[in-house]
Amino acid sequence: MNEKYGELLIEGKNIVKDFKVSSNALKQPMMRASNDVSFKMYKSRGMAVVGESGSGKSTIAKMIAKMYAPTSGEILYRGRDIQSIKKHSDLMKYREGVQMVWQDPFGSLNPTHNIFHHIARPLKIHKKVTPGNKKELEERVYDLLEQVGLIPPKETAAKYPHQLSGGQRQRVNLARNIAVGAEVVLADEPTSMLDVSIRAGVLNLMEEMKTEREMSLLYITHDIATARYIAEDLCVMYVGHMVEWGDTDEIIHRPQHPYTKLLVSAVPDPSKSIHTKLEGNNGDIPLWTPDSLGCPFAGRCLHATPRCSDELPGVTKLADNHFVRCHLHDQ
Ligand SMILES: Nc1ncnc2c1ncn2[C@@H]1O[C@H](COP(=O)(O)OP(=O)(O)OP(=O)(O)O)[C@@H](O)[C@H]1O
Repeated sequence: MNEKYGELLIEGKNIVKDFKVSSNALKQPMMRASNDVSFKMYKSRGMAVVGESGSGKSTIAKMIAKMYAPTSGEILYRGRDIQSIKKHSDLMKYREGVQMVWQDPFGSLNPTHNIFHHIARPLKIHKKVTPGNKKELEERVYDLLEQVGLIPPKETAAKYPHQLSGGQRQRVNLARNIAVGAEVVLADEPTSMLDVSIRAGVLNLMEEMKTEREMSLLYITHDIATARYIAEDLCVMYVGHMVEWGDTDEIIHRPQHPYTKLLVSAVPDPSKSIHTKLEGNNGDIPLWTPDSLGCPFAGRCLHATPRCSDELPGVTKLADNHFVRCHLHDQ
């Protein structure tokens, strides 16, 4: 991923994130959920993060959202380390610019308030409308609902979250991102709880937000097929490590890491995803700790050599926008 892609909004630099897993000092007290993770997110461009459960996808989004601080490394927003953002007004600005969309669209909405309230609130908090101007607020809310395909907007605004379908609720969440003028949207499996029949509509809307509103999109998914549809860049994660990343089509058509090959071959049918542990491997998913050595995939890799268990592979550049971490490629 390089500068030719335009305006750089978010940059992750060698991010490490350790979590405490046990208070028992005799046990290994920490696990490493992210290890040396680096990426760049550009305006009007999507980056999909793909991997099995527990690979560290959500941890990356939560660090960008400032819900967790990295143990080491940096996350820059327009060149500024987000850990240095502390002043209330700066934090508000950051939260305005960088927004999260969750897997469960119902969980992000308050069942006791109608849809009007849900859109009006961020508009008021982030001062996107003139205080006290009810007419302007109403027009803005209805306009936003229309923009995300919730029509007729007046009727939708009067409804409560339980009166909408999952897809409609996710559209309300996306309308809130648009309302505050987000330039980065972090979407953590935004369609996995929706009926298959309505997923495409929500993905289309996110694609529009990316292209027409020039948002930068982080799209976390188990589903490599939808990654291809919505994101130019793809990052394949395994046990907290980026194992292969770069151009989405290139990686899907010519996967180079044994784990990516397994992922791609496991999804011959684009309508299937990889929610479960993959078949056809020969080992367990390891618990990674700060003391772990080698390649995290070594125990499952059919090509592993003794070196793979001892030494974490470095990064090999295969093409302008295609990178892999694998000893098969670094000789
Ligand atoms: N707050 C936390 N405290 C301790 N461990 C955590 C915490 N958050 C995440 N982890 C651990 O970090 C690892 C990565 O979790 P993460 O949720 O980022 O994975 P994921 O790839 O998003 O998984 P899923 O697809 O199931 O959401 C897991 O082993 C998880 O148990």
